[in-house]
Amino acid sequence: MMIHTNNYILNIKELWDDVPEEYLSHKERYENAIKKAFIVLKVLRQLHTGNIQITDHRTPTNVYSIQDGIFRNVNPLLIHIGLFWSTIAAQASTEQQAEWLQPDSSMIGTYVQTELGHGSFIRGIETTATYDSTTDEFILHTPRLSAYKWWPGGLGNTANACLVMAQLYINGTCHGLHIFLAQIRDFDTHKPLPGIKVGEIGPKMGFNTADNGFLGFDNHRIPRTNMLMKNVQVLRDGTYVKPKHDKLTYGSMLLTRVTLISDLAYQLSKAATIAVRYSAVRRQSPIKSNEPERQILDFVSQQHKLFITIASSHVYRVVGLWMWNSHKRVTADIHEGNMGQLPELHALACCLKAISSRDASALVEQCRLACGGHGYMMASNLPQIYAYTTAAVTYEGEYTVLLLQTARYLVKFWRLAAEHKPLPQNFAYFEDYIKKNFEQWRNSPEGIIEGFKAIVAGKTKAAYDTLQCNLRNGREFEEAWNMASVQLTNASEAYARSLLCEVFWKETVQLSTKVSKSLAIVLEQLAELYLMYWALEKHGDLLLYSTISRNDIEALQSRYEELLALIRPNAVGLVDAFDIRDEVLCSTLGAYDGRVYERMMEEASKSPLNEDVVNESFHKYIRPVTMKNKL
Ligand SMILES: CCCCCCCC/C=C\CCCCCCCCCCCCCCCC(=O)SCCNC(=O)CCNC(=O)[C@H](O)C(C)(C)COP(=O)(O)OP(=O)(O)OC[C@H]1O[C@@H](n2cnc3c(N)ncnc32)[C@H](O)[C@@H]1OP(=O)(O)O
Ligand SMILES: Cc1cc2nc3c(=O)[nH]c(=O)nc-3n(C[C@H](O)[C@H](O)[C@H](O)COP(=O)(O)OP(=O)(O)OC[C@H]3O[C@@H](n4cnc5c(N)ncnc54)[C@H](O)[C@@H]3O)c2cc1C
Repeated sequence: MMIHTNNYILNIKELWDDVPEEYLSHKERYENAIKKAFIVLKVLRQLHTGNIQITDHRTPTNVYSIQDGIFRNVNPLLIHIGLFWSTIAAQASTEQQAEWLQPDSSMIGTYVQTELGHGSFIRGIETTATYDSTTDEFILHTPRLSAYKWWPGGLGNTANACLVMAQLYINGTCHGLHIFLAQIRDFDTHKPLPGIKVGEIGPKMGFNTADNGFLGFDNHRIPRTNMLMKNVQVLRDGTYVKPKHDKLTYGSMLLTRVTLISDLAYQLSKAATIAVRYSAVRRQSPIKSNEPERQILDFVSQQHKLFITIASSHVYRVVGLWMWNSHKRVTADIHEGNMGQLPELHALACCLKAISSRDASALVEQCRLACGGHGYMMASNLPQIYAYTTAAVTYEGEYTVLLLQTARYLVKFWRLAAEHKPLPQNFAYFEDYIKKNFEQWRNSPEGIIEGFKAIVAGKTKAAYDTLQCNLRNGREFEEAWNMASVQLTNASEAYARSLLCEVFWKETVQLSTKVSKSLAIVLEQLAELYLMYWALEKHGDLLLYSTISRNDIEALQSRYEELLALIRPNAVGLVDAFDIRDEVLCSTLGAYDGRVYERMMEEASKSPLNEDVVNESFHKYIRPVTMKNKL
């Protein structure tokens, strides 16, 4: 069967709610979401087997975006699709993949790593997998309360299998963290298997349809062949065959961090679409007293809040793709046994995931505030987008923890520079900074990129010097590192910003040669706006570490304001170009037709509190008090 993805999915009636999900209970929300998830899964399976084929240009990523409209929250199968299958595909041996990656598999899985007691410091994970050579099995065990798995999406009710991260023990020796496939519920009855304690963790700020769960094992046995064995093996006699790199087990986290950058770009494009369209409809006060009230989008301060969101969505889309291609390249190298590029990829993924999630949640919140009171309504969809986006600052590697990973990488190169040892080309600017080879400031995108590199060098130097000073004062390295950690995270943040500026500008300039002249002008304006915005935000750092002057900063400010005015006529066109359907945007404020007030009234009429003209609580609670006082 040939289908048009959007029309096909949009026409499946059971996927669309009559009652807004905010009015459902926690349990009803989940049940509604799981019903939809399995309708979608069926479609995906048909796509996979070729029983149905897409006739439009949409890819699975576009199909993924439609799910935002279907669920308004999170698909309970997100981790099953996004992490469970991808981890098996990346870390299971060929034989294991042949057995487990069947399109008609009964397994609904999740990725089970975090515990009540440990999330960031995964070496501290307490779940054990002990090899029993007499039966050729691993025994999974949760030794204490803090070792209970806690958080995995879909674990609460949906999953019947999972990939568990546990400490591997063979003959009393701990070999560290490894991944094991464990069935946790009966495929037919869905009852937890003996020795499994599983449940859901309760309501959260967002992600409420994701049935995040807890899990404990009481000496639960699984076959030896259920350890993921592509990179590392345990043989029948208990021999441990080491991986080529001891962090290959962390590969799924790396991949998800890379993928997330693009997902956050998409969340930003939704928020920008809502806030810009609303700002074109909303009128509030004249600018000159004798004029009619103006669209709030004409207020320059409003443009300042919104155009950076449009630009940032483009930045993260471009950088997300750039990282995706790097990941593909490095993975191919790893297959050939070459691990050389892995540390760099990890360092980039860590700081870019951290900064993209922090930027995205701050900018979504900025869009909400830019919509005034109406942005606070759930029907604007901005609160839900915020709750979804801010979670990404924490999951898949907490913000500070990831920045500190990148700092290790920066400090290594600073040490080389300080010791006058050869540096890779992309860190040659460290040497320039040490030799005080400062370029004359240029008020141009290229000049700003150089300026940001000087900030990275200056901040890495400051952190490194503090670290050395702490060491000289007799501190042990880890303690000295902790004492310097504020400066270390600052250096990482600056590094991420310099990468974002450089990659975005270079890719935009390249793209501009391939599109029409008028489009190229707009794309370059957006890229320049992004660089100017951050140069102004960080002007204090530029004054500290680059050759910028006060006059240069004033000129930057003027150019920035000029760019706001240049982008204004194209603002609505730019968000329309994100091409997000109303059914996906789910917003009274952001719909394409601009019927904001009509839609708000229509949504309000769905409130159960409007079902009765006089709510029964009046007779029960209000009247007895108010009438008694009157008597
Ligand atoms: C209609 C519907 C249709 C649906 C259609 C679907 C189709 C889909 C198609 C497309 C989809 C596209 C969109 C996808 C969008 C995705 C959205 C995803 C939403 C996700 C939802 C939520 C998921 C959340 C999951 C989780 O949170 S899982 C748990 C994550 N946990 C963490 O991240 C823990 C963080 N901690 C750590 O990573 C580690 O503890 C640590 C901090 C790295 C430290 O580790 P450790 O203690 O072992 O390290 P050290 O001994 O200190 O050594 C450090 C050295 O190791 C190096 N290192 C560390 N990690 C790595 C690594 N990963 N790779 C390489 N090297 C690594 C490090 O560099 C150090 O090296 P050194 O040389 O400096 O020593
Ligand atoms: C919505 C959501 C979905 C999730 N889904 C999954 C899932 O599917 N599977 C799964 O396994 N997990 C999942 N998680 C768990 C998630 O990965 C962890 O919450 C995350 O890795 C952070 O760990 P933590 O909660 O232990 O925070 P902590 O590490 O306890 O962090 C608390 C604070 O301590 C600070 N801190 C911790 N260590 C250091 C350090 N070394 N140096 C400096 N500061 C430090 C942090 O910066 C932070 O400020 C999910 C979480 C959320 C919120």
